[in-house]
Amino acid sequence: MVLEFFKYQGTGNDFVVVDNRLDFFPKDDLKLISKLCDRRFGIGGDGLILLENDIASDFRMVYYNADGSKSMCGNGGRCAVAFAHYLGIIGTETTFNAIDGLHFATLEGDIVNLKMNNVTDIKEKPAYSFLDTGSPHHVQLVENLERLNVKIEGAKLRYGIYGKSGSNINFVEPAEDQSFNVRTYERGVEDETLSCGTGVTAVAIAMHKQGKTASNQVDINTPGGKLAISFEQQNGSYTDIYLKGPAKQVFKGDVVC
Ligand SMILES: N[C@H](CCC[C@H](N)C(=O)O)C(=O)O
Repeated sequence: MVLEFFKYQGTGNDFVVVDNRLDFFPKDDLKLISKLCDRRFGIGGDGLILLENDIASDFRMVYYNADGSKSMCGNGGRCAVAFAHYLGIIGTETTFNAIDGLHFATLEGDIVNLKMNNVTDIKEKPAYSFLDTGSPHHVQLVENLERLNVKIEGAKLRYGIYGKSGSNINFVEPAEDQSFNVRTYERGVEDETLSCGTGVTAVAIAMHKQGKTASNQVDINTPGGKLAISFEQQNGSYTDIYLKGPAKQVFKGDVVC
């Protein structure tokens, strides 16, 4: 099969993107998905996104981590919106379907502002917080973030605390300008990624919940770039949560598989 693909990145979180509106892609072939995401034997990517038709919305985003496991993906959702605009499916706003339900988004140039699902359940432990922003996230304040071995320390927590189902692990430190620096170990990639959209969303909410910021607009600095999170908070529930940042097409091509 010759597969036409597009490569997108959202603050360095990168994806193989396929227009699967004709529903031809072999979705059960997890070995193929992993191979396409392999950075040596394939195209390379943190994950693979299929854009499909959907009866209830403008399109459906099906997201696979590099290991073939499925989840919601914030940066991937932003890239899927940019791709739908490129294909002419949408104008500058949309509602699309994902594994965690419907998402509204707007597009201005290459900046996509994606509405995330509400968060009501935040588990607070002495050393970390745990919450689900479309995918599960462990949020832990650290010192000397830039010197941390995220792959090793992230794996310890991902397997040590969360076992087979796992969790994404976000290490965070406050920055001078009321923003936060974040580095993330991603479940399903089993390595550090340059940014994680659902991860930085979880960090912003956890930092607000812990009183580390009083603002409902939080900038997060990741190795791949800056993301802006905004939200409303009533009685411990977080609503109207938006994840805003760039989503760019890097290249396109055909691959024989
Ligand atoms: N690795 C995550 C999914 C992708 C999350 C990340 N790429 C994002 O932007 O949200 C998980 O399995 O829960």
